[in-house]
Amino acid sequence: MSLTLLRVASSPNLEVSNSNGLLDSFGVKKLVDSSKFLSRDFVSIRAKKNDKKKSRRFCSLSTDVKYACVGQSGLESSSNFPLVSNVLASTAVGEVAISSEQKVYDVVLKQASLVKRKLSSTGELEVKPEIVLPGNLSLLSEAYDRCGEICAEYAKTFYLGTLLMTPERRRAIWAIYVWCRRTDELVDGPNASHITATAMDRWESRLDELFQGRPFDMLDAALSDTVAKFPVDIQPFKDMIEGMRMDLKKSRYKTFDELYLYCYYVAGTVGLMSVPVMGISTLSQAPTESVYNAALALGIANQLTNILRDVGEDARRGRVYLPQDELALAGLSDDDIFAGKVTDKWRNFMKSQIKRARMFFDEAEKGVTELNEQSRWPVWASLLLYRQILDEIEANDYNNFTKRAYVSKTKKLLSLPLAYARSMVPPTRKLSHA
Ligand SMILES: CC(C)=CCC/C(C)=C/CC/C(C)=C/CC/C(C)=C/[C@@H]1[C@@H](COP(=O)(O)OP(=O)(O)O)[C@]1(C)CC/C=C(\C)CC/C=C(\C)CCC=C(C)C
Repeated sequence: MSLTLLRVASSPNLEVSNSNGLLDSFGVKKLVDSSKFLSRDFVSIRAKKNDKKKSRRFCSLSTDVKYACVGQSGLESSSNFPLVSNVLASTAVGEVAISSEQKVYDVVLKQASLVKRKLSSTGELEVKPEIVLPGNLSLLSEAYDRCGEICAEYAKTFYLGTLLMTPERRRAIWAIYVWCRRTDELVDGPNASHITATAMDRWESRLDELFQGRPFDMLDAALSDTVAKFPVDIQPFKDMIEGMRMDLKKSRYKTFDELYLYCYYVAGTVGLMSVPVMGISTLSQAPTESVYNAALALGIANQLTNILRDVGEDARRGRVYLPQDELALAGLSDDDIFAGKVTDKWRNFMKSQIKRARMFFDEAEKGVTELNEQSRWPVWASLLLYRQILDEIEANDYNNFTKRAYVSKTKKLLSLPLAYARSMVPPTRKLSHA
């Protein structure tokens, strides 16, 4: 989504903090009594100017799609590109290395089967009713309201889109949104320099606890309730934390396979977390895995777009989120990126990267229609808005070193009715053979 785009205006960053400072919230205090974790001011999220960071029929994007676009002239030039087998790549010592895509696909299958199991036992995804304990209900709804407020503040259009969803779904999406944003803030927020591996481990323990019904604070309590009600697996959440760990350690990506894994960790995971809540249309006849693949593809497409938009900004932080082997193949190196000159080599390289990102968007589009009707609009809106950033990079003549590609408010507003029209299209029914 453009989380930014959906913010419509350029958005501030969030800092996860509590009254005792950021690190306390991950560390020393382990569990707190319920009145404390639900207290509104125990954890606050405050705004700050954003420092932007950043399927074989598998993720339905086959190796061909992932790699074929990276030659000089597009699809036909895959032969001069280092093709990493999607399925299994043999290493020099004869061991079998599993590609990132395969690793990710295993998570997709697990998440899809979780939802399928639920569906086959109940017919429809049944949302468990709230456990009503005197006093707790209002605290829980306060926790969800706070998540909604945060969402409204930082992703306004997206927030408006969630209002079309049922109250249970909308609140659950807010809770997931807030957890993702707080996780991202650990490595991308103002306190990022204080974040250690131990702090990340503590954040992960907190996640384990909240999945077991023992939330640490009020925002965790909302997510704890969400994961108890919807068939959401913990793996994508853990994987997002893994992606943030990766971001702390790594500033270069040798191949697209490595970059793909990073994109899955920090963004593809969001798709996998969201689908069980958004729901799949009762009219959909698509295999559940294919909907998850599309969700994964949207996360990857968004992250690739984010990376392409922020090349200059990331370089100024010493980071290059571009496959080193593809840069070399295009006759480019880190030095060219730090120099920030738009040359023909750079333009050609960017063309191939944009083409790949668009392929992931195309793949994602196939799945949006399969979602529950009330969930489609925010997803279409986010897809159309973020996708347009790629057009803007082109319009800037590929100068992503000193110009930030952004979609104007007018274009954003014009996209919203289009997103609405697309969200009205029902899933295509399979032709029945008499
Ligand atoms: C409707 C909708 C889009 C729902 C998702 C709501 C949700 C839970 C969002 C959480 C996003 C978040 C805070 C992620 C943390 C990591 C991160 C920052 C990822 C980057 C997002 C852009 O964020 P940022 O604010 O930094 O952007 P700007 O720099 O300001 O532009 C990412 C690039 C990726 C976010 C990934 C998604 C939103 C995945 C969306 C996929 C789905 C909702 C699945 C849809 C289903 C089908 C079948 C297609």
